Amino acid sequence: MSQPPPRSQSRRIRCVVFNAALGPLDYKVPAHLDVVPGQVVVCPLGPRQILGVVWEEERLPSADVPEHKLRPILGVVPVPPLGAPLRRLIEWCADYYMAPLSAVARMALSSTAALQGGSTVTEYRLSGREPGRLTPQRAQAMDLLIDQQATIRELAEIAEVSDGVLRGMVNAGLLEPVTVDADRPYPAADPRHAVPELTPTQAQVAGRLVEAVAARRFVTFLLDGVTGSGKTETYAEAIAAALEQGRQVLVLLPEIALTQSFLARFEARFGVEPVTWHSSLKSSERRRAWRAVAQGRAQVVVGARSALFLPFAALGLIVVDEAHEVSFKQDDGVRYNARDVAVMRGHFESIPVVLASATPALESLHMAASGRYERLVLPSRFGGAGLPDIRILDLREQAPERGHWLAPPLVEGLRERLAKGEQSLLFLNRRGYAPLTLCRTCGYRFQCPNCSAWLVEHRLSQRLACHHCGHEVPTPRACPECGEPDCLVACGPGVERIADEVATILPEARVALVTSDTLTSAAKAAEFVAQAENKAIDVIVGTQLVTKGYHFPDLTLVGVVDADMGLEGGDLRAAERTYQQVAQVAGRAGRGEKPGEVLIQTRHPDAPVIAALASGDRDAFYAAETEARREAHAPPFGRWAAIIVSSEDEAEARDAARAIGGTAPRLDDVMILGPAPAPLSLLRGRYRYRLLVNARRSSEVQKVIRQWLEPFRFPQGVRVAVDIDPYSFV
Ligand SMILES: Nc1ncnc2c1ncn2[C@@H]1O[C@H](COP(=O)(O)OP(=O)(O)OP(=O)(O)O)[C@@H](O)[C@H]1O
Ligand SMILES: [Zn+2]
Repeated sequence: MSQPPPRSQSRRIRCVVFNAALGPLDYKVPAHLDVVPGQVVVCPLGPRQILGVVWEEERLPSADVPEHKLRPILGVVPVPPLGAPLRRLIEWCADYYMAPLSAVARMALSSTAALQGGSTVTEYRLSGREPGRLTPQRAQAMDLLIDQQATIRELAEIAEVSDGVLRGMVNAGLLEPVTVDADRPYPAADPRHAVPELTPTQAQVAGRLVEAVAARRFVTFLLDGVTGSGKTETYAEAIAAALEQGRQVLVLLPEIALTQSFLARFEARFGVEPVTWHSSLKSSERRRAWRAVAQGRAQVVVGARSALFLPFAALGLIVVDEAHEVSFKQDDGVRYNARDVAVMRGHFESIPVVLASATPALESLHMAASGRYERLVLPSRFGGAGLPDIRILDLREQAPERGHWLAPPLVEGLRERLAKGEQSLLFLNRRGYAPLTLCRTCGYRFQCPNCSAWLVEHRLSQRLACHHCGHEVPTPRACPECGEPDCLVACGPGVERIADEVATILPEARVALVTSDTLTSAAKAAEFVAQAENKAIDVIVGTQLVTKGYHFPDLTLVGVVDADMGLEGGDLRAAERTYQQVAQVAGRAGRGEKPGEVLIQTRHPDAPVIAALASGDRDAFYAAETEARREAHAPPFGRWAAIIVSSEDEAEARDAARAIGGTAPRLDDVMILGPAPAPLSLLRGRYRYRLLVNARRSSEVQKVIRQWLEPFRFPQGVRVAVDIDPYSFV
């Protein structure tokens, strides 16, 4: 037998192209190019060009295109190919979260600048030249651009002016160009820079983590340690071990605001700051980080959930800190849960994953109990500090003064701390001054025109704002309905109102308001931490932003203004979330030498979650909550999925939802609820209907939903979004 002729098909490739409406496309490779799976290539598409990633043909079935119809790819982008473990992760996410493969692959190529070559970037900064007379816009730019350096487009955003204004300033010599080397290396972290002496328990836990890093094997650890037990110091040993092996590390944090204090601690331990990754990086920083990650030069990356899809060259460890945080769940685009995806990435990369928390998610504890995660416990605080004393304040018995929100014992506590020079923290998870504004004369209530939600008064910025869509109006003096002046009343408290109350009760106290409205940048977050550490603040009033991560040794009193707030609304995780938030914020008290005290204001002292907080019996709470979930067939025992049907036209949304409901599959292991108007029935101008799918653990819920929705073709304006394992039930 003769050898078969060389197959020309070997020069044929299948690509995932960056257009969510298109499936994989086939191309041929011109003789002068070489490609392997994972490579980023430039593909022709009609008259245009589009980026694509070369994929294993056998993993992506697609209609066969005859050889002669194939067009050649136009080029190969000079970045390392996406590794096989990352490609498997992308496939898994697309399948599990029911998202287009290209939409997930795109998250891995999250820096356009990194792909476009060009190793220098031109940025601009103020030249220091004396301006003559300025237009108001130029004057504004001169003000807002102090100490800034970025591209024209980025500066335009910072300065809130058009690109054109800034170009004019370049021509006038007010802004000067700076050439930035986009690939300059990051300084090397030193795993032995400042090694703390661990306590015996910490050392034991760290030893287990280090062992797993050395073994290069997939294992998920649940690092379950009380607040202040030194979880960070402990997993830092595992980071050091990975660095010593020349492997990279990814640390995921739930919020950028937390990154600031983490950076400082990391630098103290490893001598340099880690590489950061989040949505507010400048494009040159993104490019630099992305390429350093892909080339293995970025040793440790600290980032928000999107960092999970970075193309690490040699990943050796993933840490998810505050792993219980709900902000790890993405609620638009590809609706993934970063905690779960981190575990999957660890699986595909064959590396350990550490989920660290003082209040683990019930799902994570369940995985540990069933032996799929390895639970490591740090049962006590570092340095002999005790856990704080927790007291319940029954607001029905100890009512605050009229028009006030802080009950007398809490006021007394604040006063005492101030006298002793200690710090206090008041927690209320509501931004702004008041959640509802109404007219005393005619009863008019301010509502968002785009959402079924009240407008929240922000007194600092003198605006009424919608917390769902961002709609804002200046706070009027008169009622827009009846025209009566000075008749508007604020109902209920937000943090701004609590800060006002503190200022009234303790006029000499230095009060810091900490919310996403005030900590708007990394610099502001750093400033807050410095002030708190230097004791330039007596009372911190904040939202969930201050509940975790911070370590202020002189903070000895924590007041929870309204523990009942999170329990309203009937969310499946309401009790768990309340427990976590209150336990976390309580964990900020008494971390130094002085003991801490926590006062929890509630109208439902008998609610199981409040009682559990008071008695400190976490296990009992989780056990009861687990049983409730089992009964409700809720996670981790059953699975939920939400199908949200929306349109700007209410009837269109309703009809589409009814049509879907009308063909709901009847299966033993899947129950379908709805359609019904979603709790937020209008959001950003779209009417929303919801169907909930509750399925047994074992059912293939994605497959059921896929087959169910497959036949539908709706009008252009209708959107059908599927949320697997939803966290938000609005
Ligand atoms: N072995 C150690 N040597 C020196 N300092 C330590 C050690 N362990 C912990 N600490 C210090 O104790 C404090 C609390 O530790 P850390 O913040 O790591 O705790 P945590 O468990 O992450 O807390 P939380 O969950 O409340 O954020 C920190 O200031 C930390 O530097
Ligand atoms: Zn709105």
